[in-house]
Amino acid sequence: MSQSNSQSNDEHPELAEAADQSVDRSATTAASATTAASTGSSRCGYVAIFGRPNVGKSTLLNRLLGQKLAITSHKPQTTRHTILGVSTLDAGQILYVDTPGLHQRGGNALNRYLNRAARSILTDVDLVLFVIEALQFGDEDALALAEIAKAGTPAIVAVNKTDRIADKARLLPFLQSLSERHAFVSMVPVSATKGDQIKRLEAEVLAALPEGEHLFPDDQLTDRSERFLAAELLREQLMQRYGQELPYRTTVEIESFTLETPSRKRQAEGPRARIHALIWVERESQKAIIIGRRGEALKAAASQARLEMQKLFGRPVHLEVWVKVKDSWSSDEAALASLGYGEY
Ligand SMILES: Nc1nc2c(ncn2[C@@H]2O[C@H](COP(=O)(O)OP(=O)(O)OP(=O)(O)O)[C@@H](O)[C@H]2O)c(=O)[nH]1
Repeated sequence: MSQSNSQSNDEHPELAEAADQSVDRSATTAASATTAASTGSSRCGYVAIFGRPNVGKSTLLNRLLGQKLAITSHKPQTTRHTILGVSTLDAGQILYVDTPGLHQRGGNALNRYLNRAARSILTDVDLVLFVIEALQFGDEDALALAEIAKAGTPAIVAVNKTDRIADKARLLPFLQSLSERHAFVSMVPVSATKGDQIKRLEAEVLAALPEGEHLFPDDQLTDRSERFLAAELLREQLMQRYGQELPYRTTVEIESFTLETPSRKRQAEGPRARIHALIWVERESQKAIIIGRRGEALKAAASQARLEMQKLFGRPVHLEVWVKVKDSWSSDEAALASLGYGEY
């Protein structure tokens, strides 16, 4: 899988100004990134993208990579697995780890797993990219920040969704109060959907990483297999298309993933991926909803997932999807383990 780094619309002078006025250290760190680039020394390190559910962590990761890797939806807790995104730049390599949003209510086995997964990453990385929403800092953000402080890992805060703020001057007192909560390395207001200030954030992140050689080949985008990504892209469709609760009661398993040698006529397209996927639900009634009248709902979800897979893998995909009932998988630790949610 190859990667193209393209970011757009990075010009937003008011945001840059807001960040400049509130954080002195950012100027120093950005300057040292430039120095690293000009002296030819390379930086490399792991960065955990961390925060409460739904702040835009996965959207920000995709924007930083210049390519869609992590799945997103407007529903909280879309991300269930940590995923590594490799960004190779002239001045170094940034290894982003997208984490599940830290959830306030421990709740069932899946929630407990997600919280453990998110927390355990914090001590293993060189830097935390703490994501919050502009002008909002609630109990769940405070909980996430407390975890960062406990881990003692340096943190940059990305103040996301600034496109929603008409009067950017309102960001200044917000950034001021943030700086009083924690000694962040720097604070950068961004819009992950619009791409505002992404280059600046990237420079800050790179500057905060240790010097070191690239750990991954320059054209590698992730450490996850196409098989894993296929399951995620199908799950994204479930998150985006079905009612509030249903997607949380489902999981996706890839039963088989094979590469077929193309016929002579289709040789130019390269090998085709033949994927057989199972959607696990907890009840017959949920199965009926997922499938929809005359199978139309499932057909629409599967064909969109197939298109997304073709785009990410850069090869033709044949996808077959089946829905099966498995009793209460989300509250049973053993069932979770059998579906690939490992222990943390
Ligand atoms: N307006 C606006 N919306 C955004 C921005 N970034 C993300 N969003 C939206 O916020 C919602 C959540 O985005 P995700 O990237 O899935 O959030 P997440 O933090 O990864 O969520 P979890 O998986 O719950 O941890 C989606 O509907 C995004 O389109 C932004 O910069 N501006």
